[in-house]
Amino acid sequence: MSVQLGLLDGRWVHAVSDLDMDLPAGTVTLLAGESGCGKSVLASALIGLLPPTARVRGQVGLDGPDPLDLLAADDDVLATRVRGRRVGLVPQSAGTALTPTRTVGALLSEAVTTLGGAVPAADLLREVWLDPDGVADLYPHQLSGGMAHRVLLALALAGQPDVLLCDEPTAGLDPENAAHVAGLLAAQARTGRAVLLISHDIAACAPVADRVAVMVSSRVVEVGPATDVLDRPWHDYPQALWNSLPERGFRPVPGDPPPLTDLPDDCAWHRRAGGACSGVLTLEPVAPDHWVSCGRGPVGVGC
Ligand SMILES: Nc1ncnc2c1ncn2[C@@H]1O[C@H](COP(=O)(O)OP(=O)(O)OP(=O)(O)O)[C@@H](O)[C@H]1O
Ligand code: NI
Repeated sequence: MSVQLGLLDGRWVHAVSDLDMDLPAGTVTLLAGESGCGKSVLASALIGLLPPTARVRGQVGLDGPDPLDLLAADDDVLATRVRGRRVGLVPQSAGTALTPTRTVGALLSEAVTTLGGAVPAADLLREVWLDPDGVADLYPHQLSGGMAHRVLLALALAGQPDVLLCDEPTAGLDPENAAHVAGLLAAQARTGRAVLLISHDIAACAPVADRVAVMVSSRVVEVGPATDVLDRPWHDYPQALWNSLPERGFRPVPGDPPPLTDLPDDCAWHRRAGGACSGVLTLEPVAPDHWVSCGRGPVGVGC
């Protein structure tokens, strides 16, 4: 799949380029990458919420008893059969996603009714480790950050979706609450859902990730088993990204990302950072369930 977004001046933002990966049921896939590389646009494409200015190419297959190509589905199909029902979204900001004048209980009950969900609002709250007696009557402004993120997750679960897309679900939370929310997402994967966890909060999210995908300048350059990609990445961008984390040395990622309106046809990362590039921009298998583009071998080994 490729996604380009049109700008008023006629230029195109190349937000997602030649994406080719799976989100297996029953697993948490952590998607990491620096700000602006295209992670949220990717999630919007998966839930059929791209802006009207978007130009998309390719296909996104949703498996199951009622298989569907999300990119080919029309708005009516997306609205009545996909969004919330088969693909749920935990949005980035609790502040803008929760209607301020409705209680948590009312918001959840409405979502369950609209989506024809089988699980009552109180049980959804219990599923995200909130006590319905204490929380259902609260208004969004009365929730702590951690509670608000859990309410967003409960809302995303109202239609019992097969796929759960979570955009920075631990943003603004302290480490304990962040780990708590990450644990909830892992619990959802264990019920059989495919969870895509978009996050900069590697410390909180890595422990629950089964797989890790790393994106730079609109391209996923490596995807594979979490421990391999986190500890022994083959591609030098994931290594540079991990090295930039406070807990892993705080060394800045070299160079500046090129504007997505002006990406080169060849590898934007190796142009920016230097180093040898194999020139192969598609993901190639290097080990079971481990895919790498233009990388040069397990960079972390021996370090
Ligand atoms: N509606 C839009 N029209 C034009 N460009 C857009 C639109 N939405 C996003 N973009 C651009 O697409 C690119 C990717 O944005 P995206 O939000 O996906 O990044 P991200 O990786 O999620 O960043 P962050 O980690 O900061 O959330 C950015 O250059 C952004 O400015
Ligand atoms: Ni390269």
